[in-house]
Amino acid sequence: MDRLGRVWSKLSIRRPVLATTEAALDVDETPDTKNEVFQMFAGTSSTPAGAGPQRRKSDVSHKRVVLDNVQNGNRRKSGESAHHKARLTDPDIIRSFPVVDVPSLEHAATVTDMNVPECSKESGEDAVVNSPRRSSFVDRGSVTMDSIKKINLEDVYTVNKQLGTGRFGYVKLAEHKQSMKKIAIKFFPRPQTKQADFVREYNYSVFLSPHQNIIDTFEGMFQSVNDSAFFFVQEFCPRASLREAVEATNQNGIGEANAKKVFAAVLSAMEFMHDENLVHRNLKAENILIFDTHDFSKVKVTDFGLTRKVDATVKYLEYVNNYHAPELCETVVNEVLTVNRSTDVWALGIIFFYCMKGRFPWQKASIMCKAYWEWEQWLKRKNPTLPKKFLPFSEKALKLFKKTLTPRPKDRWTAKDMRKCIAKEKILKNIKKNDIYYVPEFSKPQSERNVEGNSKRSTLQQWISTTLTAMAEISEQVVSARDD
Ligand SMILES: Nc1ncnc2c1ncn2[C@@H]1O[C@H](COP(=O)(O)OP(=O)(O)OP(=O)(O)O)[C@@H](O)[C@H]1O
Repeated sequence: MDRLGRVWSKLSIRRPVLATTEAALDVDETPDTKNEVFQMFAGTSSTPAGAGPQRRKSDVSHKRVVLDNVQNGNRRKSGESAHHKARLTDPDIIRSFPVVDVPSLEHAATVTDMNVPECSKESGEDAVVNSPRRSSFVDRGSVTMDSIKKINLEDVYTVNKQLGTGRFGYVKLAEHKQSMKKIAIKFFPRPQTKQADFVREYNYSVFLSPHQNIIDTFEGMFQSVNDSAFFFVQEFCPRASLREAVEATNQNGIGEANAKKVFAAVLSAMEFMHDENLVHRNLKAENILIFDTHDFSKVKVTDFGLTRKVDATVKYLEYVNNYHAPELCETVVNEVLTVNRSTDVWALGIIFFYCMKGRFPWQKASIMCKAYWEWEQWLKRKNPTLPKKFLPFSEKALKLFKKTLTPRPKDRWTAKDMRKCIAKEKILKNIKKNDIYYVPEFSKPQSERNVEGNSKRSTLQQWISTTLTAMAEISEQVVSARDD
């Protein structure tokens, strides 16, 4: 079994879907027989469920997505297969379809097939854009061979408030009319969004969905009837992004125990992606969704719009943000870059600092930024004084920062190294009471919020009253001395 095969066996799922993804164009991992594919999804996988740290989600919806992808691939290459028919008639599998299911969309008023371009080339951000229209289905390079369906959104969903917005689109909360389940719809406005970019993001999102710390994406690519947007459907995160969770702590950070929980989840997802030769390229607190802000027990990574294969070449189109590694900060727009896991590792280091301290270590990883320059000077031993903001961290945590926030990409740790370090080691020098029993500010009643701020205020008040008392005593003594 090859290395990737082992990863998939850890997930207790085989990886036939890879045969149709960008990530595996060079590897033919299609199961030997169609029967194997069918057995696998009927629950006869050789690896026991739950094995390994990256246990596969039990959510049956993934079976459906992956199964459909595999079978669509087979079917569309070789006509309607016996196993496709078997799937449609197998009661267990049919029962396993979630209620929020794409087939319901077939009932939409208008459903029109759209061509899907090939999205297998990785020679640049624009490489896929101008590929000619092909037949209705993609040959290779896409998880799904499905077409984009035109639907009347209002027929199927009640669209509610906006959940978030980004550079590429916006996410809205919606209710699936038939099942009354809440879901999130990610919209990509047209004509700004190229069809190839939309298809690629959808494919990566579906492909990565089986991991328990990656957002679930439901099957189906859609386009609104008025041609205003492409969209796909994801599970809804009812709480907050990590950004909101950290911002709500008034720059205190979410505490060591919670940061460890968040990181165990995020690193597991990143290890999975990196083992599949994929780089997220847009890791940031906004793209980490917290499903339970009280105990941080369910955390998922989202937004695979910039995800690319390792070693792919892409044009740099970004604006610099807090999470960018120095090599990206030095890059000029349109410069060609080679995609590397180490940029994700840098971003993970920044996110870890942000979770612990409630603020970023620097605005930009450039020596023009004093805070970064000080860190780099210390790393290079040009200045023996550790920047003050790193003082609370333990030796092991400092090692983690040295090995992730290091300017040379080759010197950076892997996600796996980070996971091991964070799982075993203590992060802060002294355990603060707040770390153990930390309750995020936004989940407390208004009256109890900002306890730390209150205690700081009361300390200040004590200091002022002591000083005033002392001054009053001194002035009394001065007056009585003068009277004498
Ligand atoms: N499934 C979801 N449930 C709830 N909120 C979500 C969900 N998906 C995304 N969001 C919110 O919407 C915001 C934007 O989503 P997303 O990052 O996918 O958009 P984007 O246009 O790709 O953004 P970016 O500029 O980071 O590339 C997220 O930061 C998050 O707060």
